[in-house]
Amino acid sequence: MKYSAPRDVDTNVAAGANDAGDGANTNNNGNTGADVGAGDSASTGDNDKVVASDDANAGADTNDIVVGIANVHIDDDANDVAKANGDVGAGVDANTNDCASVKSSADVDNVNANVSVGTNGDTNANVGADIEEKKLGLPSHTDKNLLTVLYQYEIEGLEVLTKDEKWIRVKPSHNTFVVIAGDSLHALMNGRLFLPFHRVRVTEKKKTRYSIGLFSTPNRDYIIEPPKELVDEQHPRVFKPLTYVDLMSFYHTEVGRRARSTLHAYCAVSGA
Ligand SMILES: O=C(O)CCC(=O)C(=O)O
Ligand SMILES: [Fe+2]
Repeated sequence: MKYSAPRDVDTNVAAGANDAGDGANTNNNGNTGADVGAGDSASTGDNDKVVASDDANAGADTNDIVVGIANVHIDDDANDVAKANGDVGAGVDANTNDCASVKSSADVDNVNANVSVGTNGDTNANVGADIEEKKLGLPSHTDKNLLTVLYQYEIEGLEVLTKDEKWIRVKPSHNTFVVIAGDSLHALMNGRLFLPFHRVRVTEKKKTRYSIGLFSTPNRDYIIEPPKELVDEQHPRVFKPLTYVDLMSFYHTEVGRRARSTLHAYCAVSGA
């Protein structure tokens, strides 16, 4: 999400371009959103049904928990209410049954306290620091939080890198949300949930693109480490324990910003 700088920031710089994935919590990516607060829910609509499709998961390893991104389609005449309430268990359950054991862990139930919502508007101009970046609304990145729910309003731009390294463009649709796993959830799942790189590339020259994001983040002091059920001989520990706050602090260092993957640069177990 991006793109128009917040009112108090130099408008020639895309404030969001280097701060992707922070959500509104850090308030430095141009989001105009506010924290919804612990335990709050953002319903996607009354009496709507959420259907997760796995189109974006081509090439996923079936031994792992595969779904790092889902298209969530709201079907007007169904009865389930979809909640994007930042509950890790709920978010993961929607994607795969493999996570039932994870949900049963008391620790995991406590991960999440904050859900923030951001809205963004963007024109195609003045985005990014160099020419290549100008073609992009937002460079390739992973979100740092747990789960992001994205909605594009009419103008497309969101692209997601699949496991077989192909960029797919997500078409906006009035009843489709995209759910993206972030670094924190990837670490919590011991790397067994696909962590999708994504970017925004705005090609529409004349119109402003708007998107809205719902960012769930872990409690600031919560130590993110996988439940024992997700660590075994075939799946050794991939990341050292971390907190979201420390990950974000690292991200704001020069090394952190340069790293292709903030999470891996910060706390990957060597040799894993
Ligand atoms: O605007 C979008 O569709 C995506 C934004 C995004 O990736 C982010 O804010 O992290
Ligand atoms: Fe993102």
